[in-house]
Amino acid sequence: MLEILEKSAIVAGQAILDIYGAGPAVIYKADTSPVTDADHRAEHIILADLAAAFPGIPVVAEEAVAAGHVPDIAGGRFFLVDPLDGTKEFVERNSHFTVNIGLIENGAPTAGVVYAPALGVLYSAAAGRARKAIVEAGSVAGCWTSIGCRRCADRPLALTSRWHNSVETIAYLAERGITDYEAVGSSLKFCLLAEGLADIYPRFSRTMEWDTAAGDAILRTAGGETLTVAGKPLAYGKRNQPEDSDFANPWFIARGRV
Ligand SMILES: Nc1ncnc2c1ncn2[C@@H]1O[C@H](COP(=O)(O)O)[C@@H](OP(=O)(O)O)[C@H]1O
Ligand SMILES: [Mg+2]
Repeated sequence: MLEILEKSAIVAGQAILDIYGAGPAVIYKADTSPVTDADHRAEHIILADLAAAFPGIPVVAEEAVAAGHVPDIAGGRFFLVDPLDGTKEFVERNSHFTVNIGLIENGAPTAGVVYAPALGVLYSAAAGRARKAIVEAGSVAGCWTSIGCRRCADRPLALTSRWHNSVETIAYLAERGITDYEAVGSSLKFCLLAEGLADIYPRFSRTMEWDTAAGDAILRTAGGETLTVAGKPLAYGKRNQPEDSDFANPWFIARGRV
């Protein structure tokens, strides 16, 4: 399965880069977040690939949900797709934007692919193995590298959102005496934790399940964890529960090895 997801993310990423080069048309959704022709084009590619390869697995995709298309996920196994996470970064021409495909099984992210097309970096994870590769000219160049979280450094490095940081996040870091932090866009934050390049990513502002599923799968496979403020693993497919009207995540703390 993973190779199909990786290939689809690379092709979607190429379509995004074509639009990036040409200058995207931007419109704003009801929640004031931006969406571009690149989001739609990339999602179209991924949905076609998933439907062809895995016709029995429902897909929850950001733009389809925005258009009112929500599949039945009661079976407990489904894909979460964010075709272009970090749309604000993309619009502002910062390279921190990613293509995300995550697999959820019984509420947990078990496989995922995150591709940063402007950086040419692909991360993926499944079946206990997390890895990274460089992508050139539409395919993996050279060898895959296995990745894993580091044990928390004496002076931990935190990651925060570039556009959606919050006073609660800053207070959380201050309370723990964490003074080193870096602002990074999109799901790349999970991947940097998974690579052992940072220690903690507290997210005390809004995210959706498709923003986090793929990166979270990579982080967990690499030895890290994503916990709610109550200390429980972040759960997916919450729309199944009556109190959850959409696919919004609660606040969470993602981290490497403690
Ligand atoms: N006020 C806001 N406006 C837009 N997106 C927001 C938002 N608050 C949170 N988000 C979410 O934050 C994601 C980007 O993550 P980050 O802040 O870590 O870069 C967005 O994903 P999209 O870019 O796919 O819409 C979106 O789902
Ligand atoms: Mg997103």
